[in-house]
Amino acid sequence: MNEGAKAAVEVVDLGKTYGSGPTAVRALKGISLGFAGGEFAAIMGPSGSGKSTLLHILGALEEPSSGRVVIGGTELSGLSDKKLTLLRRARMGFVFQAYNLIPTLTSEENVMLPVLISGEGTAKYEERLDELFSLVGLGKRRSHRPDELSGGEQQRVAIARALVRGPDLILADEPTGNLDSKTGAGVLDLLRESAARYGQTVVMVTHDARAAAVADRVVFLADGKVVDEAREPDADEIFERIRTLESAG
Ligand SMILES: Nc1ncnc2c1ncn2[C@@H]1O[C@H](COP(=O)(O)OP(=O)(O)OP(=O)(O)O)[C@@H](O)[C@H]1O
Repeated sequence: MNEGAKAAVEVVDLGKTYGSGPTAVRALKGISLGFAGGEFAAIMGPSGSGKSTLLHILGALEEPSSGRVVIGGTELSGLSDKKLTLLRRARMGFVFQAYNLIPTLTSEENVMLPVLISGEGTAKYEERLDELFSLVGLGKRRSHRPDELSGGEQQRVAIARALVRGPDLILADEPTGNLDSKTGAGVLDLLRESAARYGQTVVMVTHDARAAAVADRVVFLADGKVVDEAREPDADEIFERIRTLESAG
């Protein structure tokens, strides 16, 4: 983030404890981070370090136990469920492992779902749809339903759906996990371009050092804390840092 730039997304002293008493798990132990508009950040760390928990809290899908989350100047704590739902719909795009595509709808209808839900007219999206389907390489699959698509193709439909309305914040959980390397590279390009060209903030959890190397910045978590950060690191450097963290755990 530029010096003095206002963070598009900010978390301050974030804590999350699951359960209570002797079986309580402290998944996050005081995380403070800011992500600027147009920044593409990767979150890495050993299994159980709190990556998904952080992503879910950023997406207002889970509440923190302590600390603050501010998205585009709006503090999430205290917002009603209805307001949180509206905020998610208006400003966030999710690329998660469970694609949550509607089985009875075609690819194109699935991608347009956020537009239909928003009540915005569909007309102005015609060009955007062409562009997205061509970017995710599914130009010939627009009228296919999810059960007629491979896992990787479904993943790409979910990505197009997350991007269609140009959300301020894109949250991605292992977005290349299911994809062959060529398609995975295409998805990373798409996320990178969303940040660089459209000023969207992208936060991506990944175990893949090569995927993280496409990001502007990599944040390393271990045991619920931020333990390291790197700007534009290459894959070898990321791989080394992760190996050190994993052997320390
Ligand atoms: N709903 C839950 N109830 C209880 N404990 C949970 C819950 N969700 C996560 N945890 C625990 O919180 C800790 C952090 O989990 P989290 O899923 O955020 O880690 P992660 O870094 O995403 O792991 P992975 O790389 O394996 O997906 C783990 O110890 C996990 O077991």
